[in-house]
Amino acid sequence: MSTRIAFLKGHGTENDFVIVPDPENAVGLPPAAVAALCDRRAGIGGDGVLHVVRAAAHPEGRSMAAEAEWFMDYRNGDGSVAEMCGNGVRVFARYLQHAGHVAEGDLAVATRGGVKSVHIAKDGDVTVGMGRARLPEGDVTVTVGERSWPARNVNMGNPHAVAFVADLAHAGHLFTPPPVGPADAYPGGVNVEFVVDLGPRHVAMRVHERGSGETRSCGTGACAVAVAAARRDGADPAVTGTPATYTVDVPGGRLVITERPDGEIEMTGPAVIVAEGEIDGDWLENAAR
Ligand SMILES: N[C@@H](CCC[C@H](N)C(=O)O)C(=O)O
Repeated sequence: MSTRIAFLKGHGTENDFVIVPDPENAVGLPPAAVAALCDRRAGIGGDGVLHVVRAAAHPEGRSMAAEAEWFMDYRNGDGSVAEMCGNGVRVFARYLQHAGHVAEGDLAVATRGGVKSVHIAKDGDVTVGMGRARLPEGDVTVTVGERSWPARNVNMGNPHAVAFVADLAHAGHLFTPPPVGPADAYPGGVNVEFVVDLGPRHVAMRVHERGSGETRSCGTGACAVAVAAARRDGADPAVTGTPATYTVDVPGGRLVITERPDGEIEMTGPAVIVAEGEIDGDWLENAAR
C-alpha cells in the first residue's frame, strides 16, 4: 500500500497553488516532484506549490521561528525556488485558518522574503504587509515581437520589470518569457508585467512569471505595478506624504495595493481553498526520479 500525502488546492485571484501541509518537513519535494504536482494534465495542476512547514522545522525558516510559527516554502511551477509570492501568502494564511491553526485576525508568516504580517478579515479578504519595494537603478527594456517598451525595475523581494503599454493584447501569447534587456539585468530571471490605465489610480495588468509562465495573477507583480504607477503619476508617498492606493485588475480578479509614506506596502485580495485530497506517494516518488 502506497503512502498517502495530504494536499489541498487553493487560489488567490486565480493564481493557483497545490498546498502540501507538512508541519515537520518530512515530505521530500525535489524540483521534479513540484513540477509533476503542478502539471495541469498529468498532475494536480497549479502555478506553484505552497509547502506548509513549521518554521522551526525548516532550515530556511528556523531563524524566524520566534516571530512566526509557519514557514511558506514556496516553489514555482517548474520546481524553482522564489523569494516571495504575494498571492501565495494570502492562500497560505487561508489554509492555516481552514486547518484550524489560526483564527481570523492577525498572524505572521515566515517566508524567504522575511516575516510577513497578515490580516484575515471577517469579510473574507486577506491583507498582507508586503514590506518595501526596492527600485534598482538602470533602464530595462521589454520586447515582444516588433514592439519594445522601457520598463521599471522593481524588486518586491523578487524581481519585476513593469512595462506600461497601450493595449494588453500587445503582450501577445506569452507562451515564452518576453526578452528583457540588457541581458545581464536579471541574472536569476525576472517576472514581467504589462500594464494599461483604466482610470485614476486604476490599472489592469498581465504577467509572465519566472518559473510559471503566464498566470492569472501575481501579488508581488501587482505591488510592483502599483509602485511603478505611483512614481510615474507623481504620487510617490515618500514625496507627497500621503498614502497611494491603486486598484490593480488582473485576469483572475482584483487586488488593492496601498503604499504608505514610510514605504510599507499592503495588498488586499481574496484567497480561496477549493479542494482537498491525497497524493499517491508512489506516483510522486516516481515523478521525482
Ligand atoms: N505569483 C507570485 C509570485 C511567484 C514567484 C515568481 N514567479 C518568481 O519567480 O519571482 C505572487 O503572487 O507574488
